Amino acid sequence: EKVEITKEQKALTKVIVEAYNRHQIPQDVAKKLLQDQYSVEENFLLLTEMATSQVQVIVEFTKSIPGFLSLDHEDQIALLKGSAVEAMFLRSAQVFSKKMPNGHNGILEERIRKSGISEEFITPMFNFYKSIIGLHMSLEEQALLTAITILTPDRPYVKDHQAVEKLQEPMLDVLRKVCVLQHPQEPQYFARLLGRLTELRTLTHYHAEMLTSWRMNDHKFTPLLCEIWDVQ
Ligand SMILES: CC(C)c1onc(-c2c(Cl)cccc2Cl)c1COc1ccc2cc(-c3cccc(C(=O)O)c3)sc2c1
Repeated sequence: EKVEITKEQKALTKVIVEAYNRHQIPQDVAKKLLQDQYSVEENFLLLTEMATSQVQVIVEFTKSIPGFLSLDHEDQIALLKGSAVEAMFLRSAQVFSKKMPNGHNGILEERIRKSGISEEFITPMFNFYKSIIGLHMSLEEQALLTAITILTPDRPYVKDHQAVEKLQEPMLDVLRKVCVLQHPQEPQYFARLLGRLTELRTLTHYHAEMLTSWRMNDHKFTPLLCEIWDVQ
């Protein structure tokens, strides 16, 4: 059947894509990845700085999602805490798939592989990255999928599930249509995208264990990361 994106859906997509483009890690922060120390300690510190900057970016992006600031304030916090790691996996995956002009992706991979993360987490992490790269997502799909991940109603401590569903559903509807229009040869593309969200949940579980093992080796995080990840 002919898939039509309505005027409202076009407007919603425009708002989400503009917010996604507007909020990015500042270039001077991203450029730090290129400095030439590659010790485990140095990599951990750099990745901590990247993650801290990325959380700030995600908070600003989330505040631009129509309706988000009208949600219950405690639910706003619960959604951000529950989705931050997944949004950062999506974002760092785009860095790999975008083949950053200044060669970040090779360097970023090397720093992640040598930052004190045990092999049991590195394997699923890079399998996820490979699967995202293989999807060749458009900017609209990346932005909408990030908003959909943040607006997941069944995060821990969310009280008003319905209010979050009401924001997430229109995003899912327009993402489904965007997928059909941008990947006409792949009718299952939308389903594959949603499958990535399921994989993201398992990565969040691994990430909690990564944090524990870093802390056991007395690694310090920034106040913002401690707050969003309930550590220290
Ligand atoms: C505290 C720290 C050690 C940590 O703990 N877990 C993770 C993590 C790891 Cl390993 C993997 C996935 C998710 C998490 Cl959360 C991290 C590092 O997380 C990040 C998070 C976001 C970004 C964005 C980047 C990036 C680079 C260049 C350009 C851009 C750009 O957007 O232009 C972005 S790097 C980067 C590193």
